[in-house]
Amino acid sequence: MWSTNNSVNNKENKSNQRLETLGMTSPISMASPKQIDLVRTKELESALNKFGVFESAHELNHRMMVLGKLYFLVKEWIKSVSIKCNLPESVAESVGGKVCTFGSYRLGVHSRGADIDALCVAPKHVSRNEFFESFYELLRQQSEVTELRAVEEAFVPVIKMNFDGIEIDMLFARLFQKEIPDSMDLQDDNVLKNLDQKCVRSLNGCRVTDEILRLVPNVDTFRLTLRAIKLWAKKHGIYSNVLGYLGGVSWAMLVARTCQLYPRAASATLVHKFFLIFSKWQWPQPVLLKQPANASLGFATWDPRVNVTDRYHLMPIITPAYPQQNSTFNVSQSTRSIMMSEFQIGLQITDEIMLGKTQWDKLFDPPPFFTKYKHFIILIVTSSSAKEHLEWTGLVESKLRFLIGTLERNESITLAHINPESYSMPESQKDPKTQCSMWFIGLEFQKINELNLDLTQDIQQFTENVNKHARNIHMYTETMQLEARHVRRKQLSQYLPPGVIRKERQLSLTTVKNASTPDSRKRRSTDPPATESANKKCKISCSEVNSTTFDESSNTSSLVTNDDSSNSFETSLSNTMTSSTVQSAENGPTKTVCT
Ligand SMILES: Nc1ncnc2c1ncn2[C@@H]1O[C@H](COP(=O)(O)OP(=O)(O)OP(=O)(O)O)[C@@H](O)[C@H]1O
Ligand SMILES: [Mg+2]
Ligand SMILES: [Mg+2]
Repeated sequence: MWSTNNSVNNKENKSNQRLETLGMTSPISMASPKQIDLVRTKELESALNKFGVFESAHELNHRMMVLGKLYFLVKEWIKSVSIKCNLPESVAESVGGKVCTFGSYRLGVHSRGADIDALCVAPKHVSRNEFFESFYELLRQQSEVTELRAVEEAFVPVIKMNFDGIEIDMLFARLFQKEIPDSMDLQDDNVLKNLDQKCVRSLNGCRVTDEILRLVPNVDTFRLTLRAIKLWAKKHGIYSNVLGYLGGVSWAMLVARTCQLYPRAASATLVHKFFLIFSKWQWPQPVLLKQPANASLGFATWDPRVNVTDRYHLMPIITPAYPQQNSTFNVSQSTRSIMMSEFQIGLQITDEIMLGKTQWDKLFDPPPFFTKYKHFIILIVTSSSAKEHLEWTGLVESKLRFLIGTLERNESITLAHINPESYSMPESQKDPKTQCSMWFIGLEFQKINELNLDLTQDIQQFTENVNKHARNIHMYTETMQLEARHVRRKQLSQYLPPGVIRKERQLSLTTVKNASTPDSRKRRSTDPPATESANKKCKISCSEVNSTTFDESSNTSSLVTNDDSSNSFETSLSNTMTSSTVQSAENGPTKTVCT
């Protein structure tokens, strides 16, 4: 009897030890879920189900089939390149090569319609040029492949395509090895030896994803929690790395950190604790999933002690695989303040949910955007064909954060809020031969009596820069246009489907914090024409300028669950990092950095 108990205890101790060593600190609470937490988790699961978050078995099988075909194509291509390199056929047969997935599909949290991120790993005689030439050509010949485009000059070069209905982002890395067996372990830092930066960056996605999965105490609860947070972030318009919010991997790391701090908690509790932790996080304290390692291979890592630019990152969330990077370098003052407010609101809602006062659906209601601001800049992107439009909108989107940066630097503007959702210009409003999309930026101004603001030059500068870049990469055609208009809230109805603003208004009457229904932002093209002429000069004059701000009232949440009240959050937070204070020569004020 004693020995049985003892062995059970030993097992438990071992598992506790494993849990305790995951992350930079010991957990805040080791409490197991109570019955009510399991009930709330079931409710969460069925709420997510309603939003089509989970794919059916049929859809999952289709993805497997697509990946199988890609794998086959990669093998064939590597063989043919090997023969071109004068390797004997028998050797060409055995050099291998593999396709690894990463991103949300690999994490097991992809929703319907999400892309598959894949990496093609090739032996050393297969060059990157071959990938962008002969492999691209092979893909072009496949009847299932549409929307094929190579983004060779990107920070992480990629071939994008739609393969039989599934979006694919395909990266390339060649290792310094003659053969790539299927069993090759990419987690070993030594695979990075002798590789160029582009290969290291491309390998990073797989290495980071696998490391995240290794660093969470319970993969299933991590997945369900992350699905909930991803849906919430999308519905609340704060899911986009390129626009300065957070992308999939950053959300995954925030959820993983929460899981480390509450290793046994159920997903419902973890969603609640997520908001609790990150509404109080002392940015720019970095979020780390483990002590950064230095494999001494000479690759640049995120380290504010060494790199001055890293000291200016506002919301560092550091990837866990060497060479560790900040995944959120696009975050700006505006996007961070928008996200922080959303964390606060998320906390209030999940407080209510956990108390049974409201349902999970409320967490996924989009907040008001069009009724929140009085002034907007609309960016109108036009081109002449669907193919051109895909490239042109992609380029404009990748540059939009620079316009937000310029607006932020304007002393009269306190907030420039970019809505990541782009809307189609109403059919009746545009030349039927053109494709036309719009992005909306909500503006908040200093509280002053009179405001005369001329943004014409800033916007002109932005459009010129985007056009110049398009010319430099040989994308530009005469039919690609980019225009900015300043509109007041009352003019929005000329650009948006009538339902959008009406729904926001109706819902804001019933609740202060959530003001539109989940489908209110869908694109429609049955809108009335915009009758007023465009405000080509972006001059804003007004006498009453400011609009609503978020309610930042304090919450009543408890950070520590029942059994573990001795481990206070403050202790945990200060333990999360050993921090030191350094003086930044550039701007004077002190900054807290990772040591
Ligand atoms: N800013 C970044 N920093 C580091 N890695 C990144 C960054 N953006 C993308 N990646 C890598 O590329 C992967 C795929 O990116 P992607 O934008 O497809 O997001 P995702 O996590 O797959 O979520 P989604 O479901 O939106 O596709 C990420 O999981 C990550 O490994
Ligand atoms: Mg993805
Ligand atoms: Mg992707």
